[in-house]
Amino acid sequence: MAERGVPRLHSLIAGLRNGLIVSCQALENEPLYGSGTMALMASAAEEGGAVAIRANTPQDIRAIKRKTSLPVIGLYKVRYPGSEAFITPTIREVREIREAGADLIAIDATRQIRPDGESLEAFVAEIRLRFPDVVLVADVSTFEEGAAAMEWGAEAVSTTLSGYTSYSPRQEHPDVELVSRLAALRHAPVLAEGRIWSPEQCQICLDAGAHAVVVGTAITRPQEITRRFVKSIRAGCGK
Ligand SMILES: CC(=O)N[C@H](C=O)[C@@H](O)[C@H](O)[C@H](O)COP(=O)(O)O
Repeated sequence: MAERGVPRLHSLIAGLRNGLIVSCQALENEPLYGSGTMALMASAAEEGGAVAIRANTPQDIRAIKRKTSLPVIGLYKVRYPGSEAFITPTIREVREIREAGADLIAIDATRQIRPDGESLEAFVAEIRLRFPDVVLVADVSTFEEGAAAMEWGAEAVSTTLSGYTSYSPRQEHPDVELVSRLAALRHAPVLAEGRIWSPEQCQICLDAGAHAVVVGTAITRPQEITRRFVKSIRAGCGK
């Protein structure tokens, strides 16, 4: 642990406690695509009291680090042929987002197929060898993956991919049960992430033992927020 800078790690993780992490992401096909926009989103999140930002791509991370003083959980979504894992799937993406200034790095820690058939264990070993100071967030989809991530030493585990692998339960709501089971292991901080749409759901996740909550779409994807309003109005819920 010493080589990872224990005091820095502790203050980084402690600073997230019971807080809201806002995921500011827009892919190329989304209306708000662009690093400038994501930096403005992050700035608004900071003004609103977010404790950290989760961001995709080196460009966005750089822009956000310039505009805010918040820690950034960086990731880099890249889809390699034949690979199911797409969140920071290889050492190349780890290097790039590290150089861009990510304070924590989120990786796919599921048992999905990885680029070139590399095992998760080999990938993590390479990260630790090349970048001993890196603080890793393991994005998982099941209890087994989360428990395994705690065993291999992930500094935090996030429920990001629950509902997004072929073998995890599809749900409309956040996977509170997964949060609760992983938190009960008391081995590494658990971030509740995925489909959180309300402050009440945030509280439920924190009560279930989450160290912090990550909210993306409900805050930073206005097209989806609009869609929910429209759907609700069309269903006559406004009457
Ligand atoms: C599955 C996947 O690719 N999740 C991504 C991970 O970084 C993001 O697209 C999500 O927005 C993020 O996890 C936050 O979740 P939600 O937007 O549901 O609050």
